[in-house]
Amino acid sequence: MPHPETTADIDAAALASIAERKAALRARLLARRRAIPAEAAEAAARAVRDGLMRATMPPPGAVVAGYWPIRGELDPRPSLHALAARGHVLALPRTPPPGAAPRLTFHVWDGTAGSLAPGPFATRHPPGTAPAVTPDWLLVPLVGFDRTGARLGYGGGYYDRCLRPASGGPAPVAIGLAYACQEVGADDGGLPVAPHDVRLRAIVTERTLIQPVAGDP
Ligand SMILES: Nc1nc2c(c(=O)[nH]1)N(C=O)[C@@H](CNc1ccc(C(=O)N[C@@H](CCC(=O)O)C(=O)O)cc1)CN2
Ligand SMILES: Nc1ncnc2c1ncn2[C@@H]1O[C@H](COP(=O)(O)OP(=O)(O)OP(=O)(O)O)[C@@H](O)[C@H]1O
Repeated sequence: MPHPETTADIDAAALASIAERKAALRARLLARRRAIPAEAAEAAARAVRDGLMRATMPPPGAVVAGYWPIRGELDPRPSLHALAARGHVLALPRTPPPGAAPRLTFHVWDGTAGSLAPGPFATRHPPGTAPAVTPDWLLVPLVGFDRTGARLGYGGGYYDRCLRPASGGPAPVAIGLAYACQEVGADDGGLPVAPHDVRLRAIVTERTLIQPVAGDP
């Protein structure tokens, strides 16, 4: 039998090609984000807050997790402060040390910078003593996104893992926050999607609210 090819071989090759395309897109999209001037970034963070508050509200009592912005990410703090003012409990992820399993845990956050400790990869996170919570809603940082709700992060697979909880509990509602320039258009072929990738319920940018239709490929 010449060149027997198993399904596993084909899958491995396809996965490698997806990872390669993601890496190339990541470099392009990160460069675009780095070029955004500070005032434009601040205005965008406020516009995202306004868009989020107008269009997609978590149900009363929902615990909402955000992130502490790094590497020029869209600043979610105006959004998080507005949600706290509406009575939502806020949470932030704690990042495990490099080399440990890439599992995020979420802990209550009082919304102040002073209560945070330095974490891996220049993140800041609540101390391990902060009460752990299971967020109902997650505001997710993005390197890139497309109109189907596919997302691209730094490549660690951290968010993909927590958007699909292993425990069988309900998955959190994931809302991506991003600059409009982080969109990968259909003319670029959209974002490559691997089987582990979990789609976003909505993406809020300074220009638009994108709500992919459930069931879209
Ligand atoms: N603001 C924010 N917080 C977050 C994330 C995030 O994407 N953004 N995470 C999302 O997962 C988790 C932390 N995971 C991260 C994984 C990689 C890198 C990163 O910058 N990687 C660099 C290498 C940095 C280094 O090695 O020192 C890179 O990929 O080039 C950052 C955060 C939880 N907290
Ligand atoms: N649920 C999962 N189970 C097993 N492996 C996973 C899972 N999610 C992601 N991975 C692995 O993690 C690696 C990075 O995935 P990917 O490139 O999609 O990360 P990302 O979405 O860019 O990053 P992040 O989720 O940290 O923002 C891949 O090698 C992938 O195989």
